Amino acid sequence: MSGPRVVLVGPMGVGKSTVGQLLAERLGVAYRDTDDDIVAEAGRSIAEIFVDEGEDAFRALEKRAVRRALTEHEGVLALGGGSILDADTRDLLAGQCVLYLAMDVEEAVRRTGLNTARPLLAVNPRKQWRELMEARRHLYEGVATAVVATDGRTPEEVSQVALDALELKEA
Ligand SMILES: Nc1ncnc2c1ncn2[C@@H]1O[C@H](COP(=O)(O)OP(=O)(O)OP(=O)(O)O)[C@@H](O)[C@H]1O
Ligand SMILES: O=C(O)C1=C[C@@H](O)[C@@H](O)[C@H](O)C1
Ligand SMILES: [Mg+2]
Repeated sequence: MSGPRVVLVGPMGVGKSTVGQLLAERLGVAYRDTDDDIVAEAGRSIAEIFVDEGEDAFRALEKRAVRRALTEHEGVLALGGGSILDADTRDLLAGQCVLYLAMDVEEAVRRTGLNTARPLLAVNPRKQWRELMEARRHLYEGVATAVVATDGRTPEEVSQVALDALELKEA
């Protein structure tokens, strides 16, 4: 089946961009991120889209961006943290090489802090993150070919564990 070499899923701040770019380098392919595609197309930040149009409108843009990237991109692709909420998107991920990057709540708070660029974590990030993960954990696990815990590992270590888990060879 054609499609990206690796699709990265996981919650905000888990390291999809950092590890995704490392994996792309090591595999000798390009890196792409659907959040960046949405921002480029809309000409606004994700926080602005949430505020101006609401989450539902953002999810509609996201669904389209993910479908397009899964068709067009053959390298490493990071999906927005909430893209797996959509059942059609989860169907599209069946048969793809999907890496779920995981972490616990304390690590999440350390990494994302109070960064307002992530609108879903803008208020009480620890509680918000727990609730998001309760709703999403099984969805991430359901689409995953492999799950890699990122806690206590450097991005380089995470990328090595991921290559091993997915049985991918470096370029
Ligand atoms: N394995 C790691 N150990 C420690 N810090 C990390 C690790 N991976 C990423 N980070 C740091 O955590 C923060 C979030 O990483 P990154 O932006 O790659 O996550 P993301 O999943 O792409 O988040 P987003 O939801 O914004 O797309 C960054 O400051 C990054 O440097
Ligand atoms: O987990 C989420 O719902 C989100 C994650 C980010 O990647 C962005 O797509 C946006 O901030 C929403
Ligand atoms: Mg990212």
